[in-house]
Amino acid sequence: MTDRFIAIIGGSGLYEIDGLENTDWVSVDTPWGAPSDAILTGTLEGLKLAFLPRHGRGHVLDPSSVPYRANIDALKRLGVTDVISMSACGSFREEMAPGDFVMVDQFIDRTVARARSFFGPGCVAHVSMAHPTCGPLTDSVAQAATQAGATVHRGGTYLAMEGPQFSTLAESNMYRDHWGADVIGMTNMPEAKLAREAELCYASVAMVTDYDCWHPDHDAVQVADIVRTLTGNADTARRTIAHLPALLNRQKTPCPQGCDRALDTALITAPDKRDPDLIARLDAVAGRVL
Ligand SMILES: CSC[C@H]1O[C@H](OP(=O)(O)O)[C@H](O)[C@@H]1O
Ligand SMILES: Nc1ncnc2[nH]cnc12
Repeated sequence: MTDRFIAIIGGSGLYEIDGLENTDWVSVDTPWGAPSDAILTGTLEGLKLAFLPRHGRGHVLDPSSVPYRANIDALKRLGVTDVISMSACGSFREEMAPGDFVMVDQFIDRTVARARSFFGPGCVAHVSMAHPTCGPLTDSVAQAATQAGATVHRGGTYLAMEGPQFSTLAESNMYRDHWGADVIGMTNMPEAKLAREAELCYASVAMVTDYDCWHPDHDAVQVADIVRTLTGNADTARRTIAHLPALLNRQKTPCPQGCDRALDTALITAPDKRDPDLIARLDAVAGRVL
């Protein structure tokens, strides 16, 4: 049985967490380049935890420049088994108000300028993204967030846009009225796809900061408004993390949803046709099946 090892990927406003014991900032090299920053590792009441600031400390990386593959590879390489993404987002629903937490269970991927797979020519794989987040992990995080005092919405569709500009009013209306999106952000894709390829359980907490630009009673979103709401959201996020040890087993048992076996049915390239260089790069992500 392996140890459970939880990674938090902190989004805008969440650049560090406190309360960990035996801490170390670890620099990890990956075949996909350097991650967004060093990774903070430690334990919380005996639960192994890692923390990675998605945009780097000081928020130096825009959403298109985040090295998503290096981030997920580095976490997998460290032995992480579960990833909890905590992100700022805009809301398309009146009832999902600034300050609320939405437990994402679906995505619409509108990103266009990012490397979105570890696989490719020389080793082709097609994982299922039908259920892109891990249900059991999401349940535990939702419980922790509720205990932390957050208003939690169970289930929501996150539209991932390229950015860095915010949406036009026409786009905002289309995503909300016709596409069924509940929240919008710029980072959860391809992160969730890569986590699935790396056979990591992935949960996403979308922390609402604004109503984007569709709401007739609210001004169109601006960074300054987001930052104001982010401070409170980041405090609730830290309290949520503090509740996790009481809710999560220390041992990693097989994921009931099969996140940890996603590659069992995904590889299609004949073994004798595989590219040795790519296979070497896939050592951490897909070593279990290669
Ligand atoms: C600072 S507002 C826009 C920025 O915030 C969100 O980042 P993250 O998902 O990492 O919290 C959003 O996706 C944009 O990147
Ligand atoms: N309205 C919005 N659109 C895209 N990303 C966001 N992050 C926070 N608010 C956002």
